[in-house]
Amino acid sequence: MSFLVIKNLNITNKKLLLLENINFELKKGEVLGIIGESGSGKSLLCKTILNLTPSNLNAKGNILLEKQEILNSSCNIRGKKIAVILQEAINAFDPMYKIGAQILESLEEKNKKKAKEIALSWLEKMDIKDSKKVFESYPNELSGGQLQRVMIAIALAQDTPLIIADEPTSSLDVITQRKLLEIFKNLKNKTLIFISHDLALVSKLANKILVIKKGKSIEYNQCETIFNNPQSEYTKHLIKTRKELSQRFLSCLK
Ligand SMILES: Nc1ncnc2c1ncn2[C@@H]1O[C@H](COP(=O)(O)OP(=O)(O)OP(=O)(O)O)[C@@H](O)[C@H]1O
Repeated sequence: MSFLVIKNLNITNKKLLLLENINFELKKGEVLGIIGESGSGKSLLCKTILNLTPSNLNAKGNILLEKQEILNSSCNIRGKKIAVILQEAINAFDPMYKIGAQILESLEEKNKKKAKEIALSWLEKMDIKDSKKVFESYPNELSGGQLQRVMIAIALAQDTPLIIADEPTSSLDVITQRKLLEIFKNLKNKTLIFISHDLALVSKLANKILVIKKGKSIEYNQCETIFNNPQSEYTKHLIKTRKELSQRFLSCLK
């Protein structure tokens, strides 16, 4: 049974089509990799699934999560059904509040002691060395990479059935990237949408791949097919040009 279904999704800005006829289906536990050049619409697609479509844009089509329509709906899914990891972690935190308070606020667990234990344990799994000190810090006291790891820890601690990770490794060093890859690979029964320009990483994680170019779905298939037998010229070009850039990361995984 499909866990998430995206059907005929179109996003327009006045008359300009930013996303055109996007379709995909994911079962529980499947990982979708979304690839495409900068500006192709990957983040916009994720924002729309999260019910965060910018107010100047118009989204039409269907987004069914466990058969429930969530597109343009008022249901509160973030942090409950869907956790999110964004590329610009600093924008996700309120500079006025300590990291710990913001983590506890985002968790469903209302027993504060238990919630803190869960949060600290995920911070430690994300290699935050002095997790208790980080818990008491303000966002501006942490580096970009630390904030990114905190954001990932929050998403994992939320324990939602769906995680959307938009360039989650952009501020991470290679060792932490590898750790995150292992954590994601070991997630049981969770569905993951993973956006990355790092095709080596995508190929290690995804079951299915959606290739987007200028808002259009160019190719959607099983991961092996996309990487071993791509059909479109654009996918071939993307894989060829990214392969060299990814070589360094691949050699670290060996
Ligand atoms: N609120 C908005 N109003 C108008 N256009 C927008 C808005 N948000 C995004 N766009 C446009 O939609 C297109 C897709 O943007 P998006 O951020 O989804 O790209 P992306 O594929 O995630 O790029 P990157 O890989 O650089 O993160 C871009 O042309 C962008 O300018």
